[in-house]
Amino acid sequence: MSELKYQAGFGNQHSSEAVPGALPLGRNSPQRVPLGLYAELLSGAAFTAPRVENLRSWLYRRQPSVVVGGYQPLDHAFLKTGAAQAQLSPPDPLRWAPTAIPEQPTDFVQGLRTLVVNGDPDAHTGMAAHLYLANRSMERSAFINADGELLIVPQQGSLRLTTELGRLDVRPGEICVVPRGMAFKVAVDGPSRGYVCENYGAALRLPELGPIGSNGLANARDFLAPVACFEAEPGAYEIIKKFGGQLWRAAQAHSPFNVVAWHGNLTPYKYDTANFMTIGSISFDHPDPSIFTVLTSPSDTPGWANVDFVIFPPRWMVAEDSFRPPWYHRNVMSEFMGLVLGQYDAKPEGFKPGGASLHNAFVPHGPDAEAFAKASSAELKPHKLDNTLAFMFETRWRLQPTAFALQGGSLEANYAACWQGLNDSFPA
Ligand SMILES: O=C(O)Cc1cc(O)ccc1O
Ligand SMILES: [Fe+2]
Repeated sequence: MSELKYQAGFGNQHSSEAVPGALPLGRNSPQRVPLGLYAELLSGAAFTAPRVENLRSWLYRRQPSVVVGGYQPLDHAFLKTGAAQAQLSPPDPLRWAPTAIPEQPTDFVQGLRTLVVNGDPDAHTGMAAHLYLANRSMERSAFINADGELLIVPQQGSLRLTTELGRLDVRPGEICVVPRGMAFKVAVDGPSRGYVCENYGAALRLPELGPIGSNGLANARDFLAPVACFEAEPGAYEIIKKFGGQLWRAAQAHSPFNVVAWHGNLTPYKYDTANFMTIGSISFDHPDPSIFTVLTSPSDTPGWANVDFVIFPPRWMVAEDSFRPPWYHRNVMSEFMGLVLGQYDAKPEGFKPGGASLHNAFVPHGPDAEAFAKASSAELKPHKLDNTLAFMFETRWRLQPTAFALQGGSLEANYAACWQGLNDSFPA
């Protein structure tokens, strides 16, 4: 596949045209758009949202999105939405082994498997964590999620996303975000697995940096938006829409990827986690993991995120007289974790790439007995944690597992046993 072009910068007012002269200049909606195109506004924020949070793009397309047939419900046994469609969560730590990619033909949408959910998309609160398991590209089929924005974290296999605004290639180690309401399809290059955070709340953005200053963590210039690109082949399309916790399907006589030019700041984007500038302790103690926040979706209580996307990338550990892995803790926030590659320092053996864990509100967790023993006796010389990428979707609302999560076959029977070796060493 040819190398794609991108436009750099988080939240920029980008503009792009696939055909010279297609983009109107000086106004958004001229009486006649060049080349017979239709102007269409896609609003990802209320018109009156504050300027810094306002998200919208103008699309210039061969036919407007309203040219589509009627929608019929489409069943999906494993895709769940909001707390209402989940099960009661036991207050135990939960962990899932990697789920196998099916043998039968499965595309990205068919391969979605919801593990945990909270909130309610109609209240613009909460999130879902899904796995995707796919071995087939979406060809003449497009997906639109009206319930939430999608943060995609590939774990195995590279994806090519075709979106209304252009294409993105995303491989393990990179992530991408598709705005709520934007049509896209996913092509795979073989058996593919990864994680998806469906964010029902405020759009993801870069976290504030406070005393860190004006640089660091995920730098804005490393976020890449696509350039305009449209499909010229005639022929019908299936449009699948997630709308109110239900999939719907409609037929359309033409490709929805018919945008010849666009401008605006509501765009899909990708980010290579290798560009994340990590900050850590250069004296003592293990800092809070918020130093690894890539993107955050705030709730209406300052600091209490609807979702934080946090990564644990390769980094140096140098702290003196310190227990270097995460501390034992209980957290009002709920922590869903995945592993893209390598080992996670708190669970070096038990947590596998493609697996997942849930440490819900106030559920105690921390390094397993093996990690504790190693870290409490290791020589504290500078040590590089390398070939590793774990991540966390952290949310202020308790996450509830789905029936698939509890009964789908990947749930570990006795995850909590990994802490049973933490003996009482107090001198009697
Ligand atoms: O539970 C976890 O493994 C995630 C985590 C990592 C860390 O470095 C500190 C706290 C925390 O919750
Ligand atoms: Fe934790």
